[in-house]
Amino acid sequence: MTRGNGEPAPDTTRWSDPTGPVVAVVVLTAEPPPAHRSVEATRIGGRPLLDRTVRVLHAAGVRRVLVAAGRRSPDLVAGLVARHAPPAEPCPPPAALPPGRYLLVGAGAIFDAETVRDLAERTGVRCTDTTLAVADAGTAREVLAADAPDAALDAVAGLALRPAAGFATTLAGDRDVRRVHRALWHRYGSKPSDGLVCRYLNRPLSRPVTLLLARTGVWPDLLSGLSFAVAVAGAAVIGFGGHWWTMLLGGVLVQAGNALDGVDGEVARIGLRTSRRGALLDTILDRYADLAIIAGLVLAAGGRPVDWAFGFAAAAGSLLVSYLNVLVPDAPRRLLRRDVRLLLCAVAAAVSAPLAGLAALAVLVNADAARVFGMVLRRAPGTR
Ligand SMILES: Nc1ccn([C@@H]2O[C@H](COP(=O)(O)OP(=O)(O)O[C@@H]3[C@@H](O)[C@H](O)[C@@H](O)[C@H](O)[C@@H]3O)[C@@H](O)[C@H]2O)c(=O)n1
Ligand SMILES: O=P([O-])([O-])O[C@@H]1[C@@H](O)[C@H](O)[C@@H](O)[C@H](O)[C@@H]1O
Repeated sequence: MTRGNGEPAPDTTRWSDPTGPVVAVVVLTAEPPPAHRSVEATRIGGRPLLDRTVRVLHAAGVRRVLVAAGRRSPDLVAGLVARHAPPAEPCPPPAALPPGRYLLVGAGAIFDAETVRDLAERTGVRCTDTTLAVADAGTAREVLAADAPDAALDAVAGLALRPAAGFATTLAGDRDVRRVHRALWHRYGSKPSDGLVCRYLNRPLSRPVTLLLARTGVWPDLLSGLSFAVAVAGAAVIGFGGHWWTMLLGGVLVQAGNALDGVDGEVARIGLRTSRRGALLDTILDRYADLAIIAGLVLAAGGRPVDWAFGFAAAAGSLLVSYLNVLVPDAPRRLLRRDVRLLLCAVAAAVSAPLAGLAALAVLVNADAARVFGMVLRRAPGTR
């Protein structure tokens, strides 16, 4: 069976097509209505969508990314490729496309690298959740030569596939950003390592802040500094306030800093802007904030030797728990994660029971550290 252009129709029954790496072609959509931003220029997580698309394609291992003008001007593509996208190039005329496999991408498609990898090992398939299709050169030429390439792209014949992994949706214009951010938060907002307090209290608190900030393009590192400042402000109010209401206020600030500490990561993941630098900054500031909060409780308790003794035990145990969470990441029932510890400190302050809070924290974190240490000791020699 052949196509109209004589090329063999894609064999959609073959799941692995040995015809080499796929070349991605991002097809720009129609001109936006007046006073609307084009789909490819709409910011998702603070980054123009075309920039995000090309980054994800490269992250998925696609070596070559072409941008096709569709019904837009070729000059626009040249400007976009030069100004926005990381390594990409204007698509040559359809007839000049060499044989091979092409990943046809609608400019409004939003997806991640897992989705691309899930599709790119096949030919003649298209994603059911967004405009992504892997086709042969003949299909690619037909789509790009069509009067309405984005419409033709949606109609690409082939096996409709819901990718087994990954995320996929389509931006339906620049007024659709809020929905996309909500979908991205749902997929990337939380982390598998989130504790109970984090999952059921802090993430629901940080989500609206993240959705508010996501499209601003605010730097995640700045948000790390902000949550650190709120937590340290809470520690200072607890330590130096001297009244029941300042203790309550300090407790509220500590818990607010606890919840806000998730915003930097959520914004970073939505905007594809996570970094090793940010991860280190986040965890280092958390350690200092933890110590400041414990010091605040010691001062609020009166700063006596017994207060400092429990404070020291609580601080050492908290640092040890964080350290063990990195050294022994597979420890089961990691109960005393930072979300739980900070909530305990916040409640102790709010009810004006700083010494009781310090004593409870000191016992719990050191018991948890001993539990993890004992678990490692019971493991077979030579395993971590
Ligand atoms: N400037 C930054 C900051 C972060 N990242 C990336 O994000 C993760 C951190 O993810 P997240 O901020 O979502 O969660 P975190 O590990 O900070 O854990 C907090 C707890 O500390 C807090 O107590 C709790 O209440 C809160 O809900 C979170 O669980 C980082 O590793 C980086 O990958 C970045 O790139 N740049
Ligand atoms: O919960 P915990 O393990 O004590 O401390 C955590 C660190 O281990 C993690 O690296 C960091 O990203 C979190 O914000 C939190 O600081």
